[in-house]
Amino acid sequence: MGKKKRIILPPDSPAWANQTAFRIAERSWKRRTIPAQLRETLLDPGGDCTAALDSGQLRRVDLAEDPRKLCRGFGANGEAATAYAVRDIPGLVVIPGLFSGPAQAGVVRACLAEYTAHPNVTNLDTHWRLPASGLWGLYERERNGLDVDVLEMRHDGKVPSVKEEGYGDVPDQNATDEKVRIDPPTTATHYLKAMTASQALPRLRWTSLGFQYNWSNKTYHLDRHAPMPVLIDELCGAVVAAIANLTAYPAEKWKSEAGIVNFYQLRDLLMAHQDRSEENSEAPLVSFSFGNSCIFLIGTDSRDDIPTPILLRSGDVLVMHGASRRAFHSVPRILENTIPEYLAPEHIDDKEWPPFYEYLKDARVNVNVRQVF
Ligand SMILES: O=C(O)CCC(=O)C(=O)O
Ligand SMILES: [Fe+2]
Repeated sequence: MGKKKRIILPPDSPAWANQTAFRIAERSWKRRTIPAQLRETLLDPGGDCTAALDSGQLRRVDLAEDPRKLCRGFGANGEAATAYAVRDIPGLVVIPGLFSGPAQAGVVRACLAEYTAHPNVTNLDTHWRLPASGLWGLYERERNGLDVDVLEMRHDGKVPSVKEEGYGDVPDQNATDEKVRIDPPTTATHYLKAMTASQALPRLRWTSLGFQYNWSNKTYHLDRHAPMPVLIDELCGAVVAAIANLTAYPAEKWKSEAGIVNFYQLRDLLMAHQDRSEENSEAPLVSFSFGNSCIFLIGTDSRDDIPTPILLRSGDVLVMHGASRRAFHSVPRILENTIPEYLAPEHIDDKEWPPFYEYLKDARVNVNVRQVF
């Protein structure tokens, strides 16, 4: 099969008509080669951001306390935590590099090996019979040549639709800049009746923590509640307390009630959406990034406003509160080969880490936690 020719739309192309400002930005950022002009507009709080500080696009803000002092789970890091506010996105706070390497490894391990187990529900559970202990144990056994169990499809012969399996996104039929596969990338294999754990792992898209999320009607299952992992709760509590001076949301009121762990393969993207399923919009939303960096776009509560592009790196923490809590945001692009060198197995003193690293080097893991009520 011949490779699809890439067509880059000129800025004055009529094909841009009827596209929202957000959609245009998303399309531009998801290109494999990001034009230099666009790249210059990227805010990089975890890298060189002197120009953005000089222009006032980013502003250093004081934290009430260093979150690492409030929770050991972030790991020991030499420098004091720095936090930034983004001029055009009121209420957005980025604390880059808050996690140490070993602490990042600990959270990623838990996301893959623990949080995908029963009673947490993953995207795979909809159509595949997973063991109650989750996918990872099965994957490791297969990886170590012990046995190859197959996961069976729940509904014999029923072909799941993309919408059911994924984030609720549909493939972008009109993508003209490049053929980008949207979640899940391997639709053809849904026709399989069974698959092995190593086939299933790249198809893992999300797992839910706390109140389980119903993707079809975008509400929480109040009768289905998995315990919020203690580690995640402690990390979030520390972040909320550390930024209480900025949000005016007291740490005592915070409850980590629901969370989503997003697993992105390099070609995955998460399209523009607002997180509106939570009754409580006063409480901040806390989000952690691990693995490869991504382009994170965030705008206002209208798709007609041009979003601000932010580079999120492994170990960064992002908080959405105030106006930004209900703003449209998306992840149009995961940047390949951007996993930090310090996460390589030789730098992590954990003999169980290599298979997790192998997974993470072609992935991004995001944990985001909300208070629902
Ligand atoms: O992956 C991210 O950084 C964002 C995820 C997100 O927006 C969501 O799960 O609602
Ligand atoms: Fe979101």
